[in-house]
Amino acid sequence: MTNSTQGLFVTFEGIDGAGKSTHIAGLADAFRSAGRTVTLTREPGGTPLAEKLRALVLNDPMDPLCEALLMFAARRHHLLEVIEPALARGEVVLCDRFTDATFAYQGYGRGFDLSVLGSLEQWVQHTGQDGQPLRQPDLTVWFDLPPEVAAQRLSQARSPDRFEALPTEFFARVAHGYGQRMAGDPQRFARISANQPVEAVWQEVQSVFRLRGWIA
Ligand SMILES: Nc1ncnc2c1ncn2[C@@H]1O[C@H](COP(=O)(O)OP(=O)(O)O)[C@@H](O)[C@H]1O
Ligand SMILES: Cc1cn([C@H]2C[C@H](O)[C@@H](COP(=O)(O)OP(=O)(O)O)O2)c(=O)[nH]c1=O
Repeated sequence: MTNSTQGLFVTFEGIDGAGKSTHIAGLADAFRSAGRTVTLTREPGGTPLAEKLRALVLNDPMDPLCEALLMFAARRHHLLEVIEPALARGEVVLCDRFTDATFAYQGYGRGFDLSVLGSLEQWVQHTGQDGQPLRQPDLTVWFDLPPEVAAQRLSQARSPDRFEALPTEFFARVAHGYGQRMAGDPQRFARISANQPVEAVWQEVQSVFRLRGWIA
């Protein structure tokens, strides 16, 4: 089981329709059954201000720099107001998307400069005193699904926002971006083969957390 005095920061990533939302609530229940307090949250969003930025960025046309800056502005507020306090209380923070999404979508998807995103990551995720390491997730669960399959699932599920309406080639670049992020920090990532029935994906997700002794 997890050390209940220590905060745990887990993020969930993947292209739109990869299946993240389907499994996050079940994981929250599994952590609660293990005696942990869970903060469930998402990006962009997670605070009233960041949710306003989310509504703008998901609906209003803008250039990739605006997009990236708004994502990081929302993230800074969310990190300081929600994530850091929850971790300081020793809670489990389950966050639907974080900085890997900005690299995958604005960087690899839109073609925005990755080194600028790297600088923004440094600025935004520095939360403590000098010498404190950058805040990064303890684990990032990547739902890897071919873009054509995700598009098929989404077409049956909901009307698209500004990102979900983009063509399959965009999501192929985003998926490649996630692969690159994982290659750059393999210890932090767990890759899930999301192209399986829901129950098989759920088994794979649970095994990632069981292996670490975090859930029963
Ligand atoms: N393994 C699966 N097989 C088939 N459909 C799935 C699977 N997982 C999720 N779905 C469906 O695909 C759609 C997108 O899933 P969702 O969890 O909302 O994805 P995300 O949160 O990653 O965008 C939903 O309609 C969901 O019910
Ligand atoms: C966090 C983040 C999300 N996004 C995009 C990805 C998604 O298309 C969208 C919202 O993500 P998400 O909440 O996963 O959408 P949904 O709940 O509809 O599945 O924002 C970025 O482009 N950059 C980012 O940094």
